[in-house]
Amino acid sequence: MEISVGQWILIAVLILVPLLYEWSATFKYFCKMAFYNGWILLLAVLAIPICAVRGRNVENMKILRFMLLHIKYLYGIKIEVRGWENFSLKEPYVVVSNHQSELDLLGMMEILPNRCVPIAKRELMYAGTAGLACWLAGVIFINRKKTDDAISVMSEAAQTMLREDVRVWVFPEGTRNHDGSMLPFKRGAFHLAVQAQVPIIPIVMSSYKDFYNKKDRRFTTGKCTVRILPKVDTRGLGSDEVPELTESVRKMMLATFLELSGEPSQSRDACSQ
Ligand SMILES: CCCCCCCCCCCCCC(=O)SCCNC(=O)CCNC(=O)[C@H](O)C(C)(C)COP(=O)(O)OP(=O)(O)OC[C@H]1O[C@@H](n2cnc3c(N)ncnc32)[C@H](O)[C@@H]1OP(=O)(O)O
Ligand SMILES: CCCCCCCC/C=C\CCCCCCCC(=O)OC[C@@H](O)COP(=O)(O)O
Repeated sequence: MEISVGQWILIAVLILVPLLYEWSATFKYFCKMAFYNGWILLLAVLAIPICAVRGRNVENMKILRFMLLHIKYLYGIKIEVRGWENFSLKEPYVVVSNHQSELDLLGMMEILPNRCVPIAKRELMYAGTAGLACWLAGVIFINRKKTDDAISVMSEAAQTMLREDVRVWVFPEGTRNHDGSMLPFKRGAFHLAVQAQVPIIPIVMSSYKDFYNKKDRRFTTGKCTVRILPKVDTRGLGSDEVPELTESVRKMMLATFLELSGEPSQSRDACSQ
């Protein structure tokens, strides 16, 4: 039997790819990240028709959540959750959490309460099937390039929260922060909570440094602790108090982040001054 050139190439690829995967941490990193995005796009294909039955509805978030929950097992990431009791509020609230990477989706889905939707950058709406699935699940999209638009979407969200009993999840750093600390917080989430007069629930995900580093292109298995902190009341507060509220929540989250990540406090806070 003759082996054609195409078949030789296929054989070479089948041998080389696994070898490279084991030998090169960088190659492994890119494979794992590509699979992560590809797998989510594929899962979204399954989620879309199921979600479409209800139309755009926050209840669809449950479907996305259950579809994504298994990914941590594929990647050997153990997620430990502390503070579940702090989520036992009946009323709407604003969740604020730190944002290290797209892997935050795993921690988010681990604990996402019912009727809770994230605020996301508008670009995500155009991320193919994932964008459509997000839209169907009621994700709130903001245009970060147009402050006025973003603020008016958030003000509308304050009314929706109360009218439709919806919780909102915001990443107040406003962008992914890969360098193992916490950026200064933007104030949108805190204005939102004050406008709706609902509590804030801070969430802290410990540093991924032991298993994931974008700069070093390293992605192994590991453990992450997610801590749900006690609610912070905003009743009676007005927009003048938002800067102070923002700072006090950030301070509390940073202290928890350093504690969970086994870092000495203060030393990593280059951004708080
Ligand atoms: C199966 C398939 C599944 C697919 C996956 C599903 C899951 C998807 C998960 C997706 C996860 C995706 C995750 C993601 O995509 S994360 C990226 C998107 N998220 C964010 O950016 C959220 C955080 N950003 C903010 O809160 C910003 O403040 C906003 C965006 C609102 C404006 O930012 P901008 O940079 O333009 O301006 P600024 O912050 O300098 O603010 C300017 C001034 O305005 C004031 N101000 C702000 N807000 C309000 C307000 N509401 N009412 C009244 N005033 C307000 C503010 O205090 C300031 O005034 P002053 O204080 O300086 O005087
Ligand atoms: C046909 C078009 C195909 C487009 C392919 C796009 C591939 C994307 C595939 C799957 C999306 C995975 C969903 C991951 C959700 C996490 C989102 C995320 O972490 O967004 C980053 C945002 O918080 C801050 O953005 P920047 O750090 O400021 O940037």
